[in-house]
Amino acid sequence: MPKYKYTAFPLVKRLRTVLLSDPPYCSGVLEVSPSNFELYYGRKDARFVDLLEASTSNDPHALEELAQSCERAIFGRGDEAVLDQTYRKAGKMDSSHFKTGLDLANTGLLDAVRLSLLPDAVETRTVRAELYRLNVYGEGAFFKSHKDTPRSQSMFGSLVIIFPTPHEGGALILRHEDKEVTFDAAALLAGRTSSIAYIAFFGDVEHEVTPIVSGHRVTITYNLSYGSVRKPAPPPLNLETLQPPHASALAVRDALSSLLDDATFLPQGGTLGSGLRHTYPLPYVCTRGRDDPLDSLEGWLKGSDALLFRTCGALGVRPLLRLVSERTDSEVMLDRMVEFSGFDISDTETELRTYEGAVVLRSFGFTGNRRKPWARTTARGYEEELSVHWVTRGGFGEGPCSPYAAYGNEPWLGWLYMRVCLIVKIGPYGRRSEEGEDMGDEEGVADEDEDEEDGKGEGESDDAPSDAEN
Ligand SMILES: O=C(O)CCC(=O)C(=O)O
Ligand SMILES: [Fe+2]
Repeated sequence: MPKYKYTAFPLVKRLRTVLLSDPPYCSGVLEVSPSNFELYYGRKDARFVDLLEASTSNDPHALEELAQSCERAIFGRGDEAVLDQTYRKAGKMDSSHFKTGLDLANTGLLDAVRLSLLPDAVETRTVRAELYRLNVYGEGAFFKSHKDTPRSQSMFGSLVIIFPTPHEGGALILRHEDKEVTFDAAALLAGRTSSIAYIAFFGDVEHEVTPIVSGHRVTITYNLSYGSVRKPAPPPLNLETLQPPHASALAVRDALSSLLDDATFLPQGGTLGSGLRHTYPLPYVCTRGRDDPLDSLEGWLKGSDALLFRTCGALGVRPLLRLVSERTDSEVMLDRMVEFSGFDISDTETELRTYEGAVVLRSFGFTGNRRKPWARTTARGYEEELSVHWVTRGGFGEGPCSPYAAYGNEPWLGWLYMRVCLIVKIGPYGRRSEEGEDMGDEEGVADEDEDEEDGKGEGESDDAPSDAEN
C-alpha cells in the first residue's frame, strides 16, 4: 500500500487565511483644498467655523462654540432612544443642522473606498455616501463599542472623516471576528494641517471611540450604500490602494483553484462549507408567506462573501446559500427560512427535520493540524445525510432567528438560531464541476469515533491509504 501523503491542508489554510484576512475596513489620509474645511451650522443663527483655521490656531474658542451648539448624543437601545452618558458622551449634530464644505464626490475618496473594501472584479456598482452627522468630542468624551444601525438594505457600511483639529486620545478601535485594529487619526494627522483622515468599514464591524485626553475631535459620518452600476472607468492615476487579500479577486481565485486542483484534497469529491463573514439585514424574526430573503441575498453579498460566491461560479463549482441550525447537537441545513413562532416545540432538531429539504449534516472543522486536518464538530445525531468540510465556520455575526414556545414544566420562549452559509458540492479530483457524492469516507478526515477505536486518526498514520495514489 502506498504511503499516505496529505498535501492539501496548507491549501485549505491558505484559502481560509485569504478569506479571513484583516478586519474589513480601509483608512488613510487625504490632502484637500481649504474650502473643504468650511463648516456652517445652526438653523436659526447660522454660524461658521473654518476647521483649518481652528486646527492651526491655538485658540479653542471656535471649537468650543461648535461643541456648545451640539445636542448631547442619544443612543439607540432596542426601539428606544436613550441619553446614556455612560455609553456615549459626545456632542452630535444631524445633517439637517450643518453644511460642510467637504466636497466628498470630488476627492476621489469614494473610489478609494470602493477599491479597498469591495471585491474589485465583481462589484460593478458605485459607492454612494449619504451625509449622516457631525460629532464633536471634547475632553473626556467617548463612544463605547457599538455597530451602526443599517438604514436600508443597500447600506453596507460607514465612513468617518476626522478633521485635523488638535486632540490627543480619541482613537477609533475596530473589532470584527476575533481581530482588532486601532486607528489613531490624531497621531496620523499630527503635523499636517490641510489633510483629513478617513476610515470606512462594513456595518457589522464593532467600533468604539476611546476617551479624548485633550483638545477637540471633530468628525463627520456618512452612511455608505451601493449606487448605480458604474461605467467602466479606470481608477484615478494618483490613487494607490493596498487591497487586502479578502477583497482581491485574484487572491481568492488563486487560493480556491489551487485547492480544487490538488489531487489529495477530497479526491472522491465532497462538500465544502464556508460561513458568511458578514451579517445581512435579514428579518430577525422569520415569518411565513413572505418572499424568502435567501432568494435575493446573492445580490447583497458583501466583501469576501460576494467574492467567494462568484469565484466558485467562475471555477465551475456551484455555490448555494443555505441556513444551518446553530446551538443544536447535530446541524440541520435548510434552503429557506423557517418560522417557529406559534408552535409548541419540544425539540428543535426533530422539528427542523420535518421541513421539506432539511438535511442533517456531519460536520468537519478544519484544524490546520498536520496529523489531523479535519475533526468532526457535530455529535453523532440523527441519521446524517451530508458530510460538510468547513473551510471557515462563520457565525460571527448573528444570523436570523425565530422565536418559539417551548415545552417544559414551565412555558418558556425559545429561540432558534441559524447561520447563513455558502455550500459547494465538488466532484472528484479532475472532475470538480460534477457534483460530488454526499456521504463517503473522505481522505484526511479523522473521525472522533474512529480515533477512539484505533487510537489514532487517519492523518496520524503514515500508512493510511490514499485514493489519490491508488
Ligand atoms: O466619531 C467617530 O469616530 C465615530 C462615530 C460613530 O461611530 C457613530 O456616529 O456611529
Ligand atoms: Fe458608529
